[in-house]
Amino acid sequence: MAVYTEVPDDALAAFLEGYDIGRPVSCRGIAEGVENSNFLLRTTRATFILTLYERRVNPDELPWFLGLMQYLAARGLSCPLPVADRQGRTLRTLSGRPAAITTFLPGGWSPQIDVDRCAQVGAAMARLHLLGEGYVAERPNSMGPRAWPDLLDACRAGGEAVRPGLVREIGTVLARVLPAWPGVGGNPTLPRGQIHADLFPDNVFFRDGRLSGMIDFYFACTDWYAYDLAITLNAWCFDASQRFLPVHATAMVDAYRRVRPLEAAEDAALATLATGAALRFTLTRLYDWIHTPPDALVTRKDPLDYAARMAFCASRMGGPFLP
Ligand SMILES: Nc1ncnc2c1ncn2[C@@H]1O[C@H](COP(=O)(O)OP(=O)(O)O)[C@@H](O)[C@H]1O
Ligand SMILES: N[C@@H](CCOP(=O)(O)O)C(=O)O
Repeated sequence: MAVYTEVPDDALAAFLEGYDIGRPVSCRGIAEGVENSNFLLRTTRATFILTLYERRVNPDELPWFLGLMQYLAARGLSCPLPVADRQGRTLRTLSGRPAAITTFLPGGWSPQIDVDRCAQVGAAMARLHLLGEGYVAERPNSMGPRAWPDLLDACRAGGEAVRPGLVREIGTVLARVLPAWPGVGGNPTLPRGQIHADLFPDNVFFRDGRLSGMIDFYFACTDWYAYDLAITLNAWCFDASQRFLPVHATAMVDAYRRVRPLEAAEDAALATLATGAALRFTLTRLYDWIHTPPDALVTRKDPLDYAARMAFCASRMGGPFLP
């Protein structure tokens, strides 16, 4: 469960007076998510999501995230739309935390991952990339390659207890990935723009088997489009035993290509990008595994699942990622 900050009823009522969205009927913490405190807020008018920003979100960057969601929603992407208060502000403060209200997206995430859903996610991601093109403000990827060495250092002491040899294994992959990264040294750069960067199954909603929207844009950033594809391939195209699912992956990439064709350099970089993507989530999961207090109201995610994916992706470096 991810509710880090409680919201007393009187504070909520005072907060909502600043909006024209009706009076509160109920507000309950949502038992999913990792990063922020989320509440399902019902008012006399409609249902909303109330988010209090915690942990990895830099408050100074919140206008960028909220602006991106507004921009994409206005262009037809099904994503949460930040709700403005009576003074036109989408970012407020509640219980001492930065807070925002967004529209509620119907549907729900699907634990069932099949080839068709992978294809739908690939197409939707490509649409997101194209729709984001006019949003010119850039946000560097705070979880990109420059962040990885420090994250690894912060995991050195506790990482060995998670699995002996894990820290060394991550360090070896890191040493291969960093010099191979697009744009580093003489490596070609790739097409770039606004990416979601966390398009995991729990951030994609389906309704009657059709993709109905995507949520959780708080890792979104300006980076290689193909890196988003790599993150999403890793998140969707492995089974519970961490075996790669080539048919799922091919369906996702083919559907992506039909909306936004990939350049040859993007295809060539995919294995490196997938290795970096798996490394990034291995590191953040390992960091959280080590540093989250045992009584925290959050379900930690297993870093070893991602370490296995990282090893697979690294074995593909230097060659094609897809069969
Ligand atoms: N706009 C939304 N519409 C419907 N449900 C939402 C919305 N935003 C968040 N949720 C619900 O809250 C949960 C956690 O949201 P998420 O943004 O993934 O949290 P976190 O940033 O903490 O990881 C989601 O799994 C979903 O159930
Ligand atoms: N998707 C990341 C963790 C971030 O959590 P989310 O609930 O915001 O998607 C992971 O699986 O490690």
